[in-house]
Amino acid sequence: MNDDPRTHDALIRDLARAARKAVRQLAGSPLSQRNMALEATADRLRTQAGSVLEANEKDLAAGQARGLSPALLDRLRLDKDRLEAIAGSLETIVALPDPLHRIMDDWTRPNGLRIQRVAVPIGVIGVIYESRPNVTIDAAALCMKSGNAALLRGGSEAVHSNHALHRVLAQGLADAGLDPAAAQLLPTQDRAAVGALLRAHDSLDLVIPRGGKGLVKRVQDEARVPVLAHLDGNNHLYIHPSADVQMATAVVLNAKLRRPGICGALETLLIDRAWLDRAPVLLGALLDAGCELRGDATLRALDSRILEAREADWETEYLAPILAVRVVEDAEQALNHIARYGSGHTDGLIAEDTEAANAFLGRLDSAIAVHNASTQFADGGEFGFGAEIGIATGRLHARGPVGLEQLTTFQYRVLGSGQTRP
Ligand SMILES: NC(=O)C1=CN([C@@H]2O[C@H](COP(=O)(O)OP(=O)(O)OC[C@H]3O[C@@H](n4cnc5c(N)ncnc54)[C@H](OP(=O)(O)O)[C@@H]3O)[C@@H](O)[C@H]2O)C=CC1
Ligand SMILES: N[C@@H](CCC(=O)OP(=O)(O)O)C(=O)O
Repeated sequence: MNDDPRTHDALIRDLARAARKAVRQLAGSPLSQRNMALEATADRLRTQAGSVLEANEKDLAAGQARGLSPALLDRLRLDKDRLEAIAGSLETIVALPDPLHRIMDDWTRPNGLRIQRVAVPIGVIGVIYESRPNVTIDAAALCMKSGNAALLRGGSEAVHSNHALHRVLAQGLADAGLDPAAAQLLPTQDRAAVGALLRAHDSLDLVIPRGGKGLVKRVQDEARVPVLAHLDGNNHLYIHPSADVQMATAVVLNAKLRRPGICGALETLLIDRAWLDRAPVLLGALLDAGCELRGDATLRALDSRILEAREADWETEYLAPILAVRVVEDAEQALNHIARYGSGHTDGLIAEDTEAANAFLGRLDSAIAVHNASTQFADGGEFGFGAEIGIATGRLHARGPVGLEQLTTFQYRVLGSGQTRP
């Protein structure tokens, strides 16, 4: 759709140049003006719901014709309630404090120099994301309120929906007197343009890739722009010997089956051998709820419905009602398994023993570490961030849900009264 005749590198350069101008305007704009743009976008989403839903119908029809799975179609689908939820997120973001101009630290040196660390925007941010139309609005809104401009590259199956939503965004920005270049949608779905985004180190400040294995590989091979990776979630829960059986059952069922297709879904369950006598309750509940289980020989001896797990299962993010299950000898073995197969997204444990739980969390190298709670809480909205760009799975700058604060960096302000350095 709207394929552009420019080379992809030239296209990204042009979009980024316009975006850079918008960043300067946004960074100097009052909070009230940025909030006005978000409110106007929410209003227009409501009044223009018809045209957005019409565009979404086109995507859904094309997706059905292409045989997209029910989970992918559900992720793609918009309806009145979902549009209202997106407008509601915009209003929640409006109510959040200004992430810019925050004084993060402030001290005075013996020579009288005052030094402040002040929050500023990151700049021009490329966001590559799956065919989930709400991300178009959520990502643009979070970037905009935090003074950044977004270059948006959504999944191809959502192309019509994204263009319709982008029109609403551009109008919302214009209503508030802000440059619509603060939120631009790439005018081509050609994957070569993703390559151009990843190498545009001269014109982009950050790329946020949100997706699975194919995108991971591309990013690892080609990125020359700093990357805030939002990648796959091969998530684990460890059942400690002290775990309460009812809590473990409720939490694991939710973590796996609430929405099996999201990146915060549980993919592997690690059961301590000392808890095996209680395992049939949990495993039976999963099987009865329609979850396929793939386990080791010890577990298969407990329930004949459990299929055999192979090495590949420990590495797999199913995004489906399938769960790999393994018996471990102790917390150490569970941590080793997670370190080897996990993706650093969301992992944790169920345990009544708080001391053991804290020791476990302290050694877990994941962006989100959970204790006695579902991994499906890996979500900016659930963290109180209003919305999220996604879940950052790397180690630097930001980890876990990325909201307003995580989209800022800082500047040192050195405030003197004529001091010179001896
Ligand atoms: N950490 C987080 O916040 C999140 C992580 N995810 C992860 O995303 C995955 C599910 O999403 P999925 O549908 O697989 O998304 P994909 O990874 O297939 O697609 C995401 C985006 O990346 C693009 N893309 C994918 N592969 C390439 C490539 N080789 N070159 C250029 N562009 C590419 C897609 O474009 P195109 O449309 O052309 O395919 C799309 O825009 C799961 O692994 C899930 O855990 C999902 C949401 C949030
Ligand atoms: N963090 C969001 C889900 C994000 C996500 O994984 O999206 P997707 O892979 O498109 O279904 C949530 O918990 O609802």
